[in-house]
Amino acid sequence: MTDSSQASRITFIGAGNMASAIFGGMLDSGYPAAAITATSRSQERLDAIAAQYPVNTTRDNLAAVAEADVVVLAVKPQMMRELCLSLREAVQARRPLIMSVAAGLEAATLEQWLGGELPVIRCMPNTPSLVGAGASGLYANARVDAAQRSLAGELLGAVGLVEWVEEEAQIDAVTAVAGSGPAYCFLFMESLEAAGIALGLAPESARRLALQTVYGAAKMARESEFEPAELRRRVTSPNGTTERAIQSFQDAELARIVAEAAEAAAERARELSRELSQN
Ligand SMILES: NC(=O)C1=CN([C@@H]2O[C@H](COP(=O)(O)OP(=O)(O)OC[C@H]3O[C@@H](n4cnc5c(N)ncnc54)[C@H](O)[C@@H]3O)[C@@H](O)[C@H]2O)C=CC1
Ligand SMILES: O=C(O)[C@@H]1CCC=N1
Repeated sequence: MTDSSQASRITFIGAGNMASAIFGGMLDSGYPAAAITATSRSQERLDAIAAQYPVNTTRDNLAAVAEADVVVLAVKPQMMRELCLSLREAVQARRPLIMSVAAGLEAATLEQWLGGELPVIRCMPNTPSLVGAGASGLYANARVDAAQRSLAGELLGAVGLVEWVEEEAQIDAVTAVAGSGPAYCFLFMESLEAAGIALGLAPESARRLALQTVYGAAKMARESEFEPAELRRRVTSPNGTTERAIQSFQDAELARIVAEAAEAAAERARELSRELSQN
């Protein structure tokens, strides 16, 4: 990718699951470890990071920001205000690109907490980033330049698919579909496994079959020239078994159930934005 003397220096504040997934993916795709720094409040967590990844680690957020071209904020949304206020002077002295992965936190709120006039990119990744199969939505405020946009795309692109959105409100939709989406898929897997057990399969066998079926269907849908609806039709033999099951889903209005669940997630994201901006 980039040689280490040329590489943008990237600091991850809050070396948790999401941060380590992203820098792990960057390392795998050849980004120089010397250009990456991860911080945490917990020395134990930093020791675990250092044992697994060759990145720089420190508990000193300010020192890590003072050196950074990009600061990725990856703490819980509720911790963000306190963190940003503590970073304000260091950020204003350096003016790095700010990237945030926090759910529901608007770019303008972050910018304000950090002292104003900063390039900010809001990201909504998801946990399959941990296995390099993430799906992230990105929104850039007007101060982000083309090089910063491209670097942010490279960062999240190292752990999966990247979709840019033009309107910040669309990040709530990305959250509802992709950010929270893995949990919906896990719920479906749990239900399919339970159904298999109820039908007489051994539990371990039901789990393996359910997981492989969801994995296989997702892989096939991604690789196929046909859209999911056509692939579904191809499984559904006239008057066969699938037809009965699909009819049962449709009688229960699966599409409406999914739409309502996604709307509930998007509404919670909007609610979080309001709660967090009032702090
Ligand atoms: N889990 C998910 O599916 C998704 C999470 N996110 C967002 O990612 C962010 C992080 O989530 P996770 O990685 O799951 O959380 P996590 O709890 O694994 O990581 C957060 C880390 O931040 C550290 N930390 C807290 N305050 C700090 C401070 N002042 N300075 C330095 N480090 C500090 C904590 O010690 C912890 O290691 C959240 O804002 C969440 O909204 C975004 C998309 C999906
Ligand atoms: O549930 C949440 O609030 C976070 C954001 C998307 C996935 N997890």
